[in-house]
Amino acid sequence: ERSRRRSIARKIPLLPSLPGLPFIGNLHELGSLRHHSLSRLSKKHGPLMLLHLGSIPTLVVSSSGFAQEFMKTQDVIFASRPSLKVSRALSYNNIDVAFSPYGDCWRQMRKICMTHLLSGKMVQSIASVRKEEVVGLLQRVSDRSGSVVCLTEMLNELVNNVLCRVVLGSPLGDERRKLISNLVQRNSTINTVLFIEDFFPRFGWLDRIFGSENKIQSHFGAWDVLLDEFIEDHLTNKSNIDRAADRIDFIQVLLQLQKDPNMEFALTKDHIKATLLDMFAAGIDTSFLVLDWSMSELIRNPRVMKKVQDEVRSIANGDDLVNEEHLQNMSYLKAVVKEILRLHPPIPLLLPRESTQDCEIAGYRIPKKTRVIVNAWSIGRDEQYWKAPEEFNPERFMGSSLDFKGREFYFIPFGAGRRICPGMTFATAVVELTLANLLHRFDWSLPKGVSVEDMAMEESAGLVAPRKQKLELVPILVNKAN
Ligand code: HEM
Repeated sequence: ERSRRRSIARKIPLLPSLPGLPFIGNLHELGSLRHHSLSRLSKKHGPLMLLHLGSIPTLVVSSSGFAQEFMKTQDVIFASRPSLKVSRALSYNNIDVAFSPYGDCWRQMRKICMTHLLSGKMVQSIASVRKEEVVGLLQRVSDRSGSVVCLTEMLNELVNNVLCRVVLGSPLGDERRKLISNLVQRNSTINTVLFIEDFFPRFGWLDRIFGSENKIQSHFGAWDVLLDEFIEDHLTNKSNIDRAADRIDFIQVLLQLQKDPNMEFALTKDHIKATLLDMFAAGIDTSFLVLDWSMSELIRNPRVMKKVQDEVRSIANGDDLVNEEHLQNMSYLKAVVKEILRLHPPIPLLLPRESTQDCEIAGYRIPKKTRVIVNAWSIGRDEQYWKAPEEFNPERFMGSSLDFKGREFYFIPFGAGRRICPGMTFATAVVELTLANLLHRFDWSLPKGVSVEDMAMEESAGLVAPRKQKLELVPILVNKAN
């Protein structure tokens, strides 16, 4: 192995980096919507670019072919994550799933996610939670039938409620729910720096953006107190709201695994808290954004709206609620969700990867500890694979087996390879059920005086790509529940 590496080092040239400015390298070229500016840069410099973001060499991948090279052919070398101050602060020193380096800790935590928390079986077993929360949402929207509702907030609340109930086994009071929602939003703001962090120590940007490092610590402290309380409530069983006896929840599963002698290493309370924080942080913003963008695109595209409503209403065929069995046959609805994930991938640059050894790609030597960013947003709009890529056209997925499970590298909203999102099934179950029911029960229009042309579709900057403007629509109740 060592001699292989030596021979790579001897013979193969390094990938030339893009010219940059002293100290900051290419940071000035990033802009606030990084997936857009990196996409523009790649049109000029090609699908594999070596940038220097501050002093960190960062490879930016913008083609399906190279994505496959990094996330399949050489996935094992690029399956680690950089260790960043921000991620360390929010993941109990990288002992969670999302930020832990490739190794034993990640393997065990990932296994816990895949086989216990986010497995197909678990997703099925919480069908009643999804249903109850969707019914709650439909009721809240019904109460406002004919008037303007802030759908963005309602959708956020729905996904937040589902996550809280699945994690804790019981609904949360208003105060704690709001706290979680605020903490999750603040996580996203803080994570904005994931790709450029090393720059901060020198120029104090961290302080300028967030006030001070102490603020990150106190933000993390607020999470820590809350998660401690949740676990304590469980242990002393004094959760203030009834927990259905037949319903398992994440905290319970994790506390049980603590006693499991087959674990490769003992789960500490910090491992449990880090995992719970991951679930809240990774699960809420992402799934709710798919719903928010779906409703936005559907309002802008009445043809698609009518077609998907026709499908949903004919399959639900007079039933009050669309259920998960109905969803199986809603191929157009599923195509709508895929098209949203293509045009608006919630995490447009995925999560950063880092190489754990030297390797060779495209005739160049890629040294160990190179950071890699994959621009899934740009790849989803590559004309080589997508006809009229800017158009919202769910038909492109009809009659095709193309899905988002990381097999086709021109469509990777959930990433691919060893680090692919373990929450895919969990997320799509919530998204499809909610969307189908909103379309089944209501007709939707823009507020009076607002035209489709007035609708702002900009994104705001961050690790995730939410709408810049909240989505306000008018629901009209059409299918009354009996
Ligand atoms: C539509 C919704 C979602 C999208 C688009 C999404 C997308 C992603 C992406 C792009 C990654 C990084 C993959 C990579 O590095 O290749 C990721 C990782 C992850 N996601 Fe999701 N996600 C979603 C929902 C969820 C949900 C609901 C959960 C859990 C409740 C979740 C938990 C995670 C975790 C734990 C990781 C880290 C995996 C690892 O590093 O091994 N995600 N997700």
